[in-house]
Amino acid sequence: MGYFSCNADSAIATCDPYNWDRKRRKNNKKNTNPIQIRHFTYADLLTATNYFSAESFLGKGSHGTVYRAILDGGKLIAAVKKTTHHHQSAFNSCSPADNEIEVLSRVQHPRLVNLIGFSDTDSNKLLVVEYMPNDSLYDLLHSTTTCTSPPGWTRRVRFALQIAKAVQALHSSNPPVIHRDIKSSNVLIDESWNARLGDFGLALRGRVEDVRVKSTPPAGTLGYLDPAYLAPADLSNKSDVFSFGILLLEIISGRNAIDVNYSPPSIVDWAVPMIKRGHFAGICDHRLGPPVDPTVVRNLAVLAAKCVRTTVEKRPSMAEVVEGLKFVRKRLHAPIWNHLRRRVSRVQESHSLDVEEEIVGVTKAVKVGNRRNRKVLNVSSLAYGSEPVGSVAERMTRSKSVGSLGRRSKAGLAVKMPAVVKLSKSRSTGLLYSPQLVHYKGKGLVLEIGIGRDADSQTRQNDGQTLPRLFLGLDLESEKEMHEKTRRRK
Ligand SMILES: Nc1ncnc2c1ncn2[C@@H]1O[C@H](COP(=O)(O)OP(=O)(O)OP(=O)(O)O)[C@@H](O)[C@H]1O
Repeated sequence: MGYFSCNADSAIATCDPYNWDRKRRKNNKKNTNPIQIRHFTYADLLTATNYFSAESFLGKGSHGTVYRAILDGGKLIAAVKKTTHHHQSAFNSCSPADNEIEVLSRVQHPRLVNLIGFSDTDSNKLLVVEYMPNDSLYDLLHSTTTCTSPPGWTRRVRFALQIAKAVQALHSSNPPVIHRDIKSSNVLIDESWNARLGDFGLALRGRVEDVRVKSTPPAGTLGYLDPAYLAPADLSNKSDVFSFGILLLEIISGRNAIDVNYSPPSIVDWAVPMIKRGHFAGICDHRLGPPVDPTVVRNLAVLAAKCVRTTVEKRPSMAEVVEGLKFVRKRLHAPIWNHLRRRVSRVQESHSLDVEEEIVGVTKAVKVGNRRNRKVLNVSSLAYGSEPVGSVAERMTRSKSVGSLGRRSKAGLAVKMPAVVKLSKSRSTGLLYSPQLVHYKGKGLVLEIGIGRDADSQTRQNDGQTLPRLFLGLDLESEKEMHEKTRRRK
């Protein structure tokens, strides 16, 4: 590429095809701050890595070896990637190292393994990137050493969201960057235990209609590679979404993308049928205890299944994936609601699950509320974090009447209101839209929620025990009477 012979910034600017177009260059200059990329001499890096000693060795990838480097008199610890040969293809004049420099010198983000600088010699191209001291996500998920326990659900959701944000940042940069090699071994963990996306050797910067993007042959890692990406023209952001979906399935299950110890060995063929059947426990990492809130796994699994859909157009964008994961994170951090939801989801398990509908993205309109307030809830817009339409938990989540429960009863359930809840019609119609009763059996209490008057007995039989019964009801009839009385009084 010929840009190593002069100053890094101007050289990269010259070789970037985006700078060949004057109009674009003008616009780009307005929007971006130049990223300061340092140029190191080979001697600097030799000293910094103690002559690429075994003690500095961090790992080996398909394009070279990585060493730990101590720079700036000990003030900066970095990782030096040493590529042993200029791996160039007939289609792409860039080696992976050139490519990584080209992409990372234009995109920086806190969730990426950012470029610090580079150095080149006749035989070696050296990349200096941020040092990640806590291994890769692959190591964390698949490590067999007993001293490290696998990450818990909170950490897994956090990692998934951080990676999703990194990919979203790439897709929304100008011009967009498609990573093409999203996988757990390319996710490194920094000193604050944040996930960072690295290895931009295969990344493509440009729009899908650009000649360079259109003429670059498909590439990626088997098991993560989008099956719809068969020719250069098939490339889109959604190929990254597919790979992210595989990574998400790996995060949930703790199994490899391709693993012959499982039947079927492909994670998609193994997980998606179970997700469609609503058998979420089947895909959970068996080394972890049951998740705090089973709906967390359900939402993660449905989101992953959407990302790996065969039809490219039906896959969500990375921005939607980020929103979905933020929703899951919220559920993880809602302790009181989780308590109730956990109980309700047990009831829900007895209902047939229709997750298939959610995954194939059938758009089903559910009309809620009166004519003026009618909300049309689109199943696909509820997608992340929603329960299957009509499921008990969905109704519970939306129920403001349950949300008004405040204090804790002896039975450990928050209770503050009389047995029949008076709600104004406009608030309630969108909440409980089925007269069907929702039952909850707590330790010392049976809670029933439904529409109608409470004319039932105040106890319930549960496993041979007589338990006090609490009925939270939306009594539309008494509501009507009340309105009538007020009107007459006026
Ligand atoms: N910035 C870094 N900080 C610390 N260790 C790193 C860093 N980058 C890479 N490593 C280590 O070096 C190993 C090799 O990394 P590299 O990116 O070259 O290959 P890979 O991603 O493992 O495989 P492939 O090249 O096939 O994608 C990694 O597994 C990791 O352990």
